[in-house]
Amino acid sequence: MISVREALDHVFALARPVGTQTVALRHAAGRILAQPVAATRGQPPFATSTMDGYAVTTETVGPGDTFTVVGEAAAGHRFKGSLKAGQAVRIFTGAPIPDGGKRVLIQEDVERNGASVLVLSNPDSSLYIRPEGTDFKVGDTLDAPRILTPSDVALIAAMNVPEVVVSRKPVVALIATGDELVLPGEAPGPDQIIASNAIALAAMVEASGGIARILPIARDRVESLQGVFDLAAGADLVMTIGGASVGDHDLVGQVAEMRGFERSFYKIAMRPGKPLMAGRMGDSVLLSLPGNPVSSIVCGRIFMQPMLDVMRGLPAHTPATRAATLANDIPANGPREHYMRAHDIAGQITVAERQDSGLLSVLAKANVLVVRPPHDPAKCIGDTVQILDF
Ligand SMILES: Nc1nc2c(c(=O)[nH]1)N[C@H]1C(S)=C(S)[C@@H](COP(=O)(O)OP(=O)(O)OC[C@H]3O[C@@H](n4cnc5c(N)ncnc54)[C@H](O)[C@@H]3O)O[C@H]1N2
Ligand code: MOO
Repeated sequence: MISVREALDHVFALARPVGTQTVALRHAAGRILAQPVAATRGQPPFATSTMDGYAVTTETVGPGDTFTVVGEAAAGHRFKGSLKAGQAVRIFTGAPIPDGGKRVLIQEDVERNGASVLVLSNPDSSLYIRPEGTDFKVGDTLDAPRILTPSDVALIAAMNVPEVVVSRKPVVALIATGDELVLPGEAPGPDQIIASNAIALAAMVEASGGIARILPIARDRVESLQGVFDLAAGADLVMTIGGASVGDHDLVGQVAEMRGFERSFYKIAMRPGKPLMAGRMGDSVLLSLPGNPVSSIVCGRIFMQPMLDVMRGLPAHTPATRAATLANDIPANGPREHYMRAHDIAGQITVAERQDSGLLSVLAKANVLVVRPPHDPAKCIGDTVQILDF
């Protein structure tokens, strides 16, 4: 058995960036920018007024000064002439500052009488001009890779760049295996249970920027698994669920080998998740998860999500842990790194009493995993533990 750290290194070595595509900016938020974007227009592209008022040629004005209004500048419509001393142009927020304009008197600070404006007492001292290129200049860049936020796409739009090159979404084929499984809503036979894992993993794939394809359930027969593997053709990542252990009906490894599977590892010192297996199968990566519901979802969090990040062109990163304080006692850990289901309330961590890897009701209540090294001694209330957001 290898450690979780070693298994992650194998996973990162298996994962290759899946390439790029060009998308309209409208569909770019949440995607990973694969190439830097350079502004084709500065912002603002000309000096603009930041207030409604009067543009004048002097920075300094005082109470009693008067100006003659010679025209108007609105957003989208500049004043065509040039401004001279003693003149003012009626100006609105966002309008280009006229040639010769040095400041904007806000309309609250003046009194208008016909073509004349009179400065009142205590005028505001700000100039109210946003100089050309204050936000960004032509050629300024937004670096890649980065996950594009709504603010990023606004910035790119303002740069007058209508489409961007992003990482392609990795396609993940999900194959649940087992004669005992039926889909939610179907009528289970007396010895059957409801398949719950693929639906969770599909949600995780989509939350991680991939495209999930849930394939039909493979039965515990070689031909059935072969048939469903055929349906996974073209996926960047194929994930099987169950059938990974050592029982007579655990056929995933056997069938994968018949299809040219090159194994990177099988079995890791992790709880839950011991029978995890990964390797290359043709043009895809195969990640075989244990069938226990908690095991498959925790392995999805620890291995699948970082793998999808690498496939999407992001740097390889180990899931980040942070320190927190225990709110209950926990027993000594065994030989595997344990990812314990727990609840974090304001930094106080209550570890669930029942840690059986079949208990979805416990998992659904957990918002963190407490990560414990192999042979970690027993810990008490108030001790520090490492946690992982979940
Ligand atoms: N003799 C040994 N037995 C087992 C070992 C071992 O080392 N020696 N390891 C145990 C551990 S740890 C795990 S984890 C499980 C994993 O086994 P498999 O990956 O082969 O999974 P299955 O046997 O197919 O299923 C386990 C459990 O999960 C249920 N299951 C399966 N798929 C789904 C699904 N899609 N949705 C919901 N539930 C699912 C299945 O019915 C079983 O109850 O092996 C231990 N055994
Ligand atoms: O490793 Mo299994 O996933 O403990 O239940």
